[in-house]
Amino acid sequence: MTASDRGVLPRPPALHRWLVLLFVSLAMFGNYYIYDALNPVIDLLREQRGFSYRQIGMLSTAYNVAALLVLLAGGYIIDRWGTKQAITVFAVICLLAAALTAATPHFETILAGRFLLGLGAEPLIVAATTVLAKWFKGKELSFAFGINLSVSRLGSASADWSTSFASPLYTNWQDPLWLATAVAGISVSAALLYWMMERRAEGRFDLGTTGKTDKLELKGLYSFSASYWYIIALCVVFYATVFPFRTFAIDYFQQAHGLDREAAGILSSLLPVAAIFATPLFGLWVDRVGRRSLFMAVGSLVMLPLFLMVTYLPPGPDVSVSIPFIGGAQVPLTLLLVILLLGGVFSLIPAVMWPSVAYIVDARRLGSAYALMTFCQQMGWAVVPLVVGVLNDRFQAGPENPAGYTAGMWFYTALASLGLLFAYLLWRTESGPGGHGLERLTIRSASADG
Ligand SMILES: C[C@H](NC(=O)[C@@H](N)CCCCN)C(=O)O
Repeated sequence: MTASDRGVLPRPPALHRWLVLLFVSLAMFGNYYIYDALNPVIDLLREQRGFSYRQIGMLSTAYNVAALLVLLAGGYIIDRWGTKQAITVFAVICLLAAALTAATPHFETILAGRFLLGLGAEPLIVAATTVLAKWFKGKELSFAFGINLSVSRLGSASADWSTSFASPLYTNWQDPLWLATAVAGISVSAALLYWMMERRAEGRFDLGTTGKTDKLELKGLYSFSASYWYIIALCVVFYATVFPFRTFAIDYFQQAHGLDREAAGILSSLLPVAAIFATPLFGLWVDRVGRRSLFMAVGSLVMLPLFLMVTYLPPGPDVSVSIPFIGGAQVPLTLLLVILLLGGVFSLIPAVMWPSVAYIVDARRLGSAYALMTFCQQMGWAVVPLVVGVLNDRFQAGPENPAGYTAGMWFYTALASLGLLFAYLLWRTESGPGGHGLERLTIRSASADG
């Protein structure tokens, strides 16, 4: 579309926008499913393939290393190819990655599969965000982002639930990963449907321009404020704690707490399930009351004792948890409480943290600010699974020695305490004269300001 078409053509009608949201969200559903499909087969990879925890950690890290490489070019590729090609190509890469991960029993091939997944999955997220910005700008953009993230989390939860609805597959490590490959087919189909929609819309509707996509521009980083860097630091330690904990959680519940795979899967799924519902609600709440840095500090404080609670507190009585259409399980009360609290934190902090950047960074540099944030997030997230894997091996963690997992839990706790420190520093800065309005600005104050 030429610049002169804009303003002449109408904006896309609501039905088209919601169909776009449906297709993009389905693509993201598959993306998150494939990533999390590895978690429930960790015990099988250890038993049937003899993998160490360090090797499991390397499978996780390979994804991040690839993501770090591709994120440097992700925005450029999307700008050059256009969103419809980019989203489809990245979805196809995810499909190939899922197939490669399932195809052979060799560690190197599985590692290559996870590396390839990092090359496809992270830029697919950037492309999906760009598509939403294109179609929803000036409309229900935040709501569309929220729905998209909730459907993505449903993908994570579904991978955990596969231990119940696809339990016959879990006699070997490979079949659940072939199922993930089939789910990747949903992503590719959804991306192709989006391609057709965008092609039909070209020349009929004004899809606007999204400006520059999230390119990483290193020049001028020094001019970001202290508040921005505190948010980056919190983002790094927060995701470096939660994502690796999720990677190992099903195996940990099985080995250290004696849960069977179905129960461990259902328990682990409560983390993304809580986030599906609570993230948009926290977003709405914070938009009304402000206090963003205080909320991040409270979330960090709640997270601090959780890893020590699962380690040292008695398990308590078993309670029933049931997920409609999936199944039910008996799980120890302490584990249930910890996962629900972590689910609350996993909803609160992302709901507040990502939008907060928009308040403290100039709009013209928002793309670079988010790209840098994702880049730093990947670096922290790359290191931690490896460290936890090495600690689990070093302390011979396993069903005969549940205490072997304790060092890893202390490591998560150390990261969580750093998170609390950064959140506190952010709150202190934002409560003073150098604040950017994170504490103050609400929907009401914004409309009063005109
Ligand atoms: C919004 C945020 N997304 C990310 O952090 C992505 N860079 C990586 C997600 C990968 C999930 N398997 C989130 O999910 O909170």
